[in-house]
Amino acid sequence: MTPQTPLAASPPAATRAGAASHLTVRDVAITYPAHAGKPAYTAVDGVDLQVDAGEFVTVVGPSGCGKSTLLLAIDGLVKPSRGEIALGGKAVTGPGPDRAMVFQEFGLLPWRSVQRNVELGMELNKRSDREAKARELIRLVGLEGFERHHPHELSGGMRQRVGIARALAVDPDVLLMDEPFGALDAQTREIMAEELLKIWDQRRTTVVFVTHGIDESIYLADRVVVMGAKPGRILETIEIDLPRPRTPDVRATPEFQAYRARISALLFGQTIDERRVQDLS
Ligand SMILES: Nc1ncnc2c1ncn2[C@@H]1O[C@H](COP(=O)(O)OP(=O)(O)OP(=O)(O)O)[C@@H](O)[C@H]1O
Repeated sequence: MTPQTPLAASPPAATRAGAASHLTVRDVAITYPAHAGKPAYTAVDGVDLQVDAGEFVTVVGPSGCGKSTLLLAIDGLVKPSRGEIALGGKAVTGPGPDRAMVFQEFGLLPWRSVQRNVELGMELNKRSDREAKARELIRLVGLEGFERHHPHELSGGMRQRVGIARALAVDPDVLLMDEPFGALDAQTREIMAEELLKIWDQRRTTVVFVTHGIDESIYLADRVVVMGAKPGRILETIEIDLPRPRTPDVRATPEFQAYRARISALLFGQTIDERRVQDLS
């Protein structure tokens, strides 16, 4: 980043200790304009977030609190009505090859093979080594041997692996993931979380990952951003101090459970244990 830019001069307290901020969201508000007889709606307001290069940040919050809106704004598809978003010190003014989005619905082209779906972004960038690069990424996401398959011949988890490979193919500085495992069954979802961490461990791409799942948000993250609704805002950012590489048994540790209780308390105003006691009484 360029230290002389105004965004780089944001308060050091908002940055993780010892690391330069890579992605900066500063005092962002996003209002959807009135349309079709519906009034204007402020989806998020006063959002400040700084993400370091190589950091894995998850965003958790109730439905409608503006998680996707925030992600779309970082991607440059939605314009903030106030505030600034910058990547590497450069203001985000629209979509760019430095960011790639992975959606819940996979977004694959059904008529294209796995190989050709992964090549898609590289075609747009006119990369000449796209065939070899796509093969390498297909191997990375564990789909070697499925290059010629079409999306309808794959399971949900496999389709999402293709989506991840396709996003990584453009070598993004930031990978934006909007509930990428939301359409998968619980078991596949856990497997995919582990797979994603393995991929991230190898490439250390900066990730902003939106989820409804508290456990998923903790398991994956260096930091969890907890959002509240009406208007969408950040309630708290929680540093996750759990060892990496993470393995599923970490979920049973007291530390993990303490994070879960803290996030639940923020989201629901009370801890899961407190609610259990109330339910039983
Ligand atoms: N294009 C739009 N026009 C008007 N309002 C919108 C538009 N897109 C989203 N909204 C509203 O903005 C708010 C935030 O929506 P958003 O999809 O960002 O929330 P979310 O936290 O991602 O929700 P979910 O978890 O259910 O996906 C919602 O109240 C939604 O109705």
